[in-house]
Formats: sequence, C-alpha cells, structure tokens
Amino acid sequence: MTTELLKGTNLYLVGMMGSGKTTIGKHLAKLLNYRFIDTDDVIVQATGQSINDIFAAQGEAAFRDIETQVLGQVAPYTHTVIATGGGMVIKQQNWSYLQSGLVVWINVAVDELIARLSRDKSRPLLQEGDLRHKLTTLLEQRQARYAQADATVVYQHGEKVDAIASRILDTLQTVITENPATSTTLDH
Ligand SMILES: Nc1ncnc2c1ncn2[C@@H]1O[C@H](COP(=O)(O)OP(=O)(O)O)[C@@H](O)[C@H]1O
Ligand SMILES: O=C(O)C1=C[C@@H](OP(=O)(O)O)[C@@H](O)[C@H](O)C1
Ligand SMILES: [Mg+2]
Repeated sequence: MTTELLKGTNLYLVGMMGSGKTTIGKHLAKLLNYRFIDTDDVIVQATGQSINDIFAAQGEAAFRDIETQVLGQVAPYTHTVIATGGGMVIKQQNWSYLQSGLVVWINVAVDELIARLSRDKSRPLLQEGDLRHKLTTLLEQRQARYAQADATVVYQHGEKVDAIASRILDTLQTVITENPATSTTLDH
C-alpha cells in the first residue's frame, strides 16, 4: 500500500548513532522492494578506509565533506532507502538533498543507545570520554535538526526491527495521505 503511495520517492533515515538506521533501512528496503544504500558504506567503499581511519587521518571536517558528496551522488536515484550517518543532518547544505525524498527520524532514548553502543569501537566520536555525556551532548546539538524530518518514529522498549519498519510505513502512509505533495519523485 505505502509502496504505491511513495511512487519511488526515496526514504532517508536519520537519527543518532545506534538508533538502527542501517539495520532498519535494510529491512525497510526489502519490504518496499527498494534498493538500500548506507552512506557510511559508500564512503568506506569509495575511500578504501574505515570511518575510524578517515576521522583519524583526515579529521571530522574532511569526513563531513565526503559525506555531503556521497549524499549528492545518491540523491538522484529513485526507489531507494538511504541510511545516513547520524551527523548528516548538521549541515544545512545536506537538507537540499534530504528534502528530495522523505526524511524519517528514528528517535531512540539515550539509555537504549548506551546499551547498544557501550562496546562499540566503530564510531570514532564515541571512543573517548563518558558515553552518556557524549550522546547527550550530540543529541542536544542535533535534536532540532532531526525534528525537521517528515516523519518521526519513537522506539518502544524491546521493539523488534520488523515492528519498527512496519510502523515507519504506517506513519509514512499517514504523512502522504495528509499531504500528497510529499511523494512526487516520479510525477515530474
Ligand atoms: N530494534 C532494535 N533492537 C535492538 N537492537 C537494535 C535494534 N535496531 C538496531 N539494533 C542494534 O543497534 C546497533 C546499532 O544499529 P545500527 O543499525 O548500526 O544503527 P545506526 O546505523 O543508526 O548507527 C546494532 O548492534 C544493531 O544490531
Ligand atoms: O553521528 C555521527 O556523527 C556519526 C555517525 C556514524 O553513522 P551511524 O549513525 O550509522 O552510526 C558515522 O557516520 C560516523 O561515525 C559519524
Ligand atoms: Mg549506520
């Protein structure tokens, strides 16, 4: 049902590190018969370096430039679910690309993010200092940007990936039905 309503419009998943963008995005793409792209994966493939290595060797600003380039490269696609990195929403320039599709914020409480990420070594911004403080500070800086999303799904404790994915589709159906102009990719 939502597949027809979307008319090929891309879905961009935004939210904090650990919120499940990559995991849920893959599932969502299967449900919609869409392609799946993770901007971090594209960066790793294109540079031949891990995200940790890029941050260590070139710094965050260089990573953000590559991230914007990658977003610009994938935005012209249709029928694609794009899992973004948690910091994608920061740059205003990125919103011109994000707004070519429908943006979904997966809103997960900091306590749950801590439980998921306490042993994670793949996210350079979380490797030093207190994890709760880092996540809380980042969320404070980003929350208003995440809230610019077209749809928000709040994670319910213990909710499985397939349940969140189908709730995202239900929410999008409501958003599109209430404002049909939101899904227009293939109309022009
Ligand atoms: N609904 C969920 N319940 C429990 N764990 C989850 C859920 N969604 C994702 N995870 C786990 O949380 C971690 C981060 O997920 P990931 O998809 O990489 O998030 P993101 O791409 O937003 O950083 C992974 O270990 C993943 O298995
Ligand atoms: O929030 C961030 O600034 C980042 C999130 C990461 O992606 P995930 O959100 O998929 O973990 C990755 O892009 C990089 O480590 C920076
Ligand atoms: Mg991810």
